[in-house]
Order: sequence, then structure tokens, then C-alpha cells
Amino acid sequence: MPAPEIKICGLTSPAALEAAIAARADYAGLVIFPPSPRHLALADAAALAARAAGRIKLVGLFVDAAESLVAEVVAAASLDVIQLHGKEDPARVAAIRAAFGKPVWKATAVSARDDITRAETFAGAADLVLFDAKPPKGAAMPGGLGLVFDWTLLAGYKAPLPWGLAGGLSPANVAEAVRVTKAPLVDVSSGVESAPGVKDEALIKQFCREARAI
Ligand SMILES: O=C(O)c1ccccc1NCC(=O)[C@H](O)[C@H](O)COP(=O)(O)O
Repeated sequence: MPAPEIKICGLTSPAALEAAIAARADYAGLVIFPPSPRHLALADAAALAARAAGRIKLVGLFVDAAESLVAEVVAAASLDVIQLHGKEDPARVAAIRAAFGKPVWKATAVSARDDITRAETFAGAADLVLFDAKPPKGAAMPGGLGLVFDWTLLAGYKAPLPWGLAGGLSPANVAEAVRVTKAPLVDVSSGVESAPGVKDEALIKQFCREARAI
């Protein structure tokens, strides 16, 4: 089994970005969602993107965002991938993909097997579906919460489209998560932080090492 691709999400500083690049992560995630402690203003996203250019692929993360906001960020930060982490339906995902001509990843909340089956409705609309833990009712954010779901729901999963695993991953559990699910991509945010929105460079390095330790 090949090692999974790795996305470090919610980078907010040049030091964290450099740590992700040094650890050979495949993707750097920039969160554009004001309620998040990882939210980046346009100028900050553009500055990180300029530093990242050609060194790591950039994923811009949006939550039920207006197309005009996505357009602003795509223009300022030349994203490689657009990640939609809200309640976007397959038609909305397909429209964003057509509008920007970039790969679109759709995050989907999982707490039971049905959630995984339902995610398959994004085949043909999204380029990848990202399984993340379902947030509790009333949560202020739909992701980046450090919550794990039952990985055995994905054991032996035969997917109709590319997929990735997120939700409560950390250096301590990512090797086990990959062993159980055989995820082709893993995505982490709070598990490599010392405080919400503050990435820890040593944890980024450890996470990448453990994700490949299969
Ligand atoms: O990270 C955020 O602040 C965030 C805010 C709103 C929607 C999604 C968000 N993060 C999405 C990610 O890609 C995370 O990596 C994923 O949800 C897993 O987060 P975590 O459980 O903290 O590793």
C-alpha cells in the first residue's frame, strides 16, 4: 500500500508553512472562514501563497462561500484546489468546479455508514470527497474541531471517487487510522497545534513521519 498524501490544514504563519514543506506534506490548507481561529485575510493568504508557490500545493478552504469570495481568493492566492466544507450540494460543487476550472474537494460529515453512502452523490461533481467527523449540533465550525469518527466505517471501502480522511488525526493516531482505513490522503489541523490556530512545527514533522510509517 502506498503512503497516503498529506494535507496540513489551517496554516497561518510562514514558519508553519515552511515546516509543512520541510516535512514533504503534499498540500497546505488555507482557511477562509472568519469564525475560524485559522481564518486568513486576503492579504495574508496571498503572502503565504507567494511563499508556497511551486513548493507545495495550496488548498483554499471555504464554507458556503459566495462565488465572488472564492474568485477573490483564487486570484490573490493562485490556489491549486478549492475545498468546500459547508452544506454545498452536488450542483453547487459542480458549478464551482466549472466556474474556476480547478479541482474541487468536498468535505462531508460522518457519524454513520449512511453518511459515507450519501457522499457518493458527489461523484462526477467533486474531484475528491473528504470524510470528516460530524460536528456536534450548534458547533460554531463544521471542521477543525479535533473530533474522530469510527474509522472502521471506511475499512475495505470501495470508493467511486478519490477520497481522504480527516477528523481528530494527530501524530499519535494517524498510523493506526491509515492502517484501518487505507486512506489515500490524510488531513490534519488541530492535531498539529499547540493552541487553536497555532501550528506546532515539531508536531507537523511528527505527523508526516507517522502518516508514512505503514
Ligand atoms: O480548520 C478550521 O478552522 C476549519 C473551519 C471551518 C471548516 C473547516 C475547517 N477545517 C477543515 C479541515 O480541513 C480540517 O483539517 C479537518 O476538518 C480536520 O480538522 P481536525 O479535526 O482539527 O484535524
